[in-house]
Formats: sequence, C-alpha cells, structure tokens
Amino acid sequence: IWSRGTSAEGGASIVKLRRMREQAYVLLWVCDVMQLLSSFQTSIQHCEEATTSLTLCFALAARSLFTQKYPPVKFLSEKDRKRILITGGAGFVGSHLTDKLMMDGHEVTVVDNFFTGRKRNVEHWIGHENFELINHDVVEPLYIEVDQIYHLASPASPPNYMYNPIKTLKTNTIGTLNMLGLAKRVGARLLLASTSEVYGDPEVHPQSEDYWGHVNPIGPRACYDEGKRVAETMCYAYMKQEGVEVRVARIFNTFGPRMHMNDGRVVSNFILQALQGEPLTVYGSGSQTRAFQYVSDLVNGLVALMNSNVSSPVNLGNPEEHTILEFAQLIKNLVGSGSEIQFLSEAQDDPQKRKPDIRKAKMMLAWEPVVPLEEGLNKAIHYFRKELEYQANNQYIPKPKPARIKKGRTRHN
Ligand SMILES: O=C(O)[C@H]1O[C@H](OP(=O)(O)OP(=O)(O)OC[C@H]2O[C@@H](n3ccc(=O)[nH]c3=O)[C@H](O)[C@@H]2O)[C@H](O)[C@@H](O)[C@@H]1O
Repeated sequence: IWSRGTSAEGGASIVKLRRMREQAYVLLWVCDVMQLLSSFQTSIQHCEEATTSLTLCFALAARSLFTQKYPPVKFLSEKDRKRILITGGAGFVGSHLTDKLMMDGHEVTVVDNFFTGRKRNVEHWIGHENFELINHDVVEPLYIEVDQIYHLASPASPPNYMYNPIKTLKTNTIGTLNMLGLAKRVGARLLLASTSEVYGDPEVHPQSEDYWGHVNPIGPRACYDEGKRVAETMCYAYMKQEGVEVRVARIFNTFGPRMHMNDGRVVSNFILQALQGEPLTVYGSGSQTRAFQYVSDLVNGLVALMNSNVSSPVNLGNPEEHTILEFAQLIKNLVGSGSEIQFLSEAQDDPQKRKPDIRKAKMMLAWEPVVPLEEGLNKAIHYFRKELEYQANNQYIPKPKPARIKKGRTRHN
C-alpha cells in the first residue's frame, strides 16, 4: 500500500490501517478476556470436581466404616472353594441359591437374560470379589471355566412360560444342550432344575420318581412340561455317551420372597390380592390340590443333591397337601383380609392333584423340608407388603396441569 499509493491515498491508508490495528487490538482483548473466563471456569470445575471426589471419598470411607457392604461370607480354602455357574441366578429361586453359595464361600457366576429375573435380586453382591453377573441368554453358547453348573434358566410360572412357548422350548432344549456342552468341555457337574410338571396331570398320587407321567404333548403347558422332559433326556444322554456328571431335581411348587409381583402363580396372586383387598381368584372349583415348599428348604435340597452321588432324578417338595380353596382361606386369614373369593373358569390341563413323594430325598440326601407352611407364608406376606409400600413410594404420579389461560380464553388440549 505504501509503495503503490499516492500521498493522499497513503494518508487514507494509514488511517485505515490505524483503524484496522485498533480493531485487531479490540479483538485480541476480547480473546484474552474469553480465555481468562474459560480458564477461570475450568479452575472452578476442577475445584468442584476435587470437592466432589473428596466428598465421595469421605462418604465411601464412612460407609465402609459404619456399614457392612456385603452379607457375611465364609472363608473357604482353595481346595474347597468351587467356581459355580448359576443360570437363571437372578430369578426367584436362583437368587436365593446365589445367596447360599456366596455365603458358603464359593465363587459364583450368575447368568441371566432378565426375562423373568431381576438385577435387584442379586444387587447386594455386585462388586464382591467372588461374584460375577453376566447378562447372557443360555440359548447362545457360553465359554467359561467352572466346576459346577446349576441350570435353572427358564420361566417357571404358567403365564410366563405360555407367553412365549417357542422361547420356553428353546431355553429348555437349546439352552440345556449348551450347558451340557459346557459341562462336558470343562468337566463340570451339572444340576438340572426339572419340575413336578414332568408328571403332568398325574394318575398316581403322591408322585414318586419312578412314575413316567401323564402329559398332554400338544396342550398349552407342553412347552414347559415337554421342554423339561426332553431336558432330562438330554442330561442322561450326555451322562451315558459323554460321561458328564448330572443331577436332576424335580422341583414341586415353591414360594417365598423375591417372587415377581406379576409372577401369576397362586401364592403371589393370593397374597397380593388379599393385601390389596381385591377378590382372591380361584380357577375352577378350587378342589385341585398342591403342596407348597418354602424357598430356603428347596435351596438346601438343591445343594445337598448337587454334592451327593445320586445321579437319578430326585423330588424336592413339601408333602403337606391342600386344596386351592383351603389355601385361599389360609392366606386370607394370615393377612387378616376381608377380600372375597371369586371363582373363575378352570385353566386348561391344570393338574388336579399334586403331592411329592420325598422318601428318596430323605433317604439318599438326608433332606426334608423344615419350614412350616404358615411360617413361610408369613415371610412371603411380609415381603409383598414391603414391595407394595416400595411401589407406592417410588411411583411417579404426574399432577394434572391447570388449563392455560390465553387472552382470556381457556386453552383446550
Ligand atoms: O409354583 C411352582 O413352583 C410350580 O408352579 C407351576 O405349577 P402350578 O402348580 O400350575 O402353579 P400355580 O400357577 O401356582 O397354580 C397352582 C394352582 O392354583 C390355581 N390358581 C393359580 C393362580 C390363581 O390366581 N388362582 C388359582 O386358582 C391354578 O389353577 C392351579 O390349580 C409350574 O408349572 C411349575 O413348574 C412350578 O414348579
């Protein structure tokens, strides 16, 4: 500019340049201020972060000082401590089994696809060095190193297993094949959670292990009943052909805390209905019978069977038999509820009588149920009462918004 322009042009250019320089100074000043502000903000953030971490440290220290983080766990020597896989370990029975095996000092891996299981059931172990939780569906293969497998994965409540019969079949067939394959590969012992449903609507009463059953292979319960029957067949095929060590527990009706509120089985239905003052729904006449065991008895039976040398199927249940109508009355009385009893239509293929013959378990495992029915029911009632309170306290009930007034007119949504 200097060299090319006239003096007049040169003067104008100088003025222009001065202006540009002034503008540049202003720009630089703005930049400086912004930088200063941002570094100030960062240091505030650092300060906040430091304060937060410090608070967190104090909170954690206080928590570990004043509270016990995990339930007490026994110390087991390397020789006695087992690596145990529980499929369906976040479910109702699985989570109680997890508690027992963890407290006994073993290393427990829980595998669950959370179809009916819940993280809440095992959250008290999360972070413990002996515990691992894997979100996995047993229909897909699993590659881990374990000594024992408790194979519990499957929906067990009729409304749940009938909701998706194909998935129920896949879980009990492909899922069981996958777990037996794993047992074979790593040389683990596998316990199958089978069921009293393998006896179908029984013509023999009470049911002992040598009864072959009376199952409708194309009825609504078949996905579960036949699924479990073929799962048992698979266990013995792997035992004979591949030398896999198997244990088969035929589990009869079981109840207790951590049953899902929407489980749909009779115990949780009746207790929740009685607690909420709703009618107790009896399907059919209520003359059909069942015998109910408390979950801790079952868990002790499962562990005793796994560690025994009994490879043939064993019934695990409480032989105290009641009609469903008697059962409804008992729950009403224990809750102190004024609920009515409502008779609904009978469920298709509903077994009319069921009661376990447990002589084999008594003789071979020295096991028998010890929790009386009423004591177990009172524990379950206490649990469901707390669950209802929990639900009520954690429910977000949106308040209706007042209608907005715009220019003197009510706005209609
Ligand atoms: O509780 C269990 O552990 C067993 O539950 C079910 O077998 P089910 O005996 O049919 O269980 P529930 O659904 O609890 O039914 C028991 C009886 O109560 C009746 N019921 C059920 C629910 C209800 O609201 N009202 C009612 O009268 C049913 O019709 C049936 O006669 C499963 O099929 C078994 O595999 C499982 O072992």
